[in-house]
Amino acid sequence: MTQKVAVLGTGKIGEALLSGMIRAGWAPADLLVTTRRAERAEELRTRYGVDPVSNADAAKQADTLILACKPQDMGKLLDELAPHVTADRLVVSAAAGITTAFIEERLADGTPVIRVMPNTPVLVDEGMSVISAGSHASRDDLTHAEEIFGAVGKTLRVPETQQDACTALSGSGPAYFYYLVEAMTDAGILLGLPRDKAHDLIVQAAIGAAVMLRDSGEHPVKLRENVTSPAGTTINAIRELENHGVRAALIAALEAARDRSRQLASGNG
Ligand SMILES: NC(=O)C1=CN([C@@H]2O[C@H](COP(=O)(O)OP(=O)(O)OC[C@H]3O[C@@H](n4cnc5c(N)ncnc54)[C@H](OP(=O)(O)O)[C@@H]3O)[C@@H](O)[C@H]2O)C=CC1
Ligand SMILES: O=C(O)[C@@H]1CCC=N1
Repeated sequence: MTQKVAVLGTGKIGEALLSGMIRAGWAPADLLVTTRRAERAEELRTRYGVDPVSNADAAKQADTLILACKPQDMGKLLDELAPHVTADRLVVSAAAGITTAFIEERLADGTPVIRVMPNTPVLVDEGMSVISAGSHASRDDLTHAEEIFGAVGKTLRVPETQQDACTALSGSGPAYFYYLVEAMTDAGILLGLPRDKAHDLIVQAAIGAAVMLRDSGEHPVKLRENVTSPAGTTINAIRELENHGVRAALIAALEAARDRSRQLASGNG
């Protein structure tokens, strides 16, 4: 039997996931989207050939409902969905902070709910999606969620208690790397390089470093040591990073992101 999947709240992450599912072979006819604004719905129809529907129709027609609105909009979306979601649907939430219990409380008894934290590299099939089951989700439900998110990158199952930490690490993670690239490009400007060249150099260094981190099997400390020659250039830079407390800043930054994810659990912002 064909399984229909609906993305409810198809903004940045919803569209990234939708495009990945289509790249992975899902037929647009089996995919439904919902949006708040009509012009956004038309944009998605033109771009992907998918059917925009109302939230109520998505709940009636799709077997799997992926909730991808902002955490602050989740209460309202669930109020709209509740009368139409039967317990044979699988509900998957990609919203930061929102717990499976928050969703279960607002839907029919026994509705299976899964919480997922993806990240924007799903756009290039290099996503990281962290998955936790709610109290009614079965092994098959988890496998189904992994099929969907596994089509656009890696997946990892964690206990839900670790979701806020994972949100801070991998959900928000790409933003930290973009921030570093931005800052290092500025450094290139200070050192007298044209912006486009500085950008290209840093991006390629980032790609090379990322592939080595993934494929070499070496610990990051060892990889960094291999770059750091005695009395060389790199150690001078590292000393400045340590002097400026960059490691402590990163630890504090991720702790702040984790804390914000916890705050969002109320759905009130
Ligand atoms: N961006 C990211 O990197 C990641 C985001 N997330 C999570 O994904 C969720 C969405 O984030 P993001 O894509 O960045 O945000 P966006 O604002 O881009 O997308 C949210 C979308 O939901 C729509 N929406 C809101 N309420 C409703 C409703 N009642 N019915 C239908 N559509 C609705 C909005 O419509 P409109 O545009 O008309 O307001 C908007 O298009 C958040 O919960 C976030 O925590 C998770 C991982 C990574
Ligand atoms: O910033 C946010 O709240 C979302 C969740 C993880 C990444 N972006």
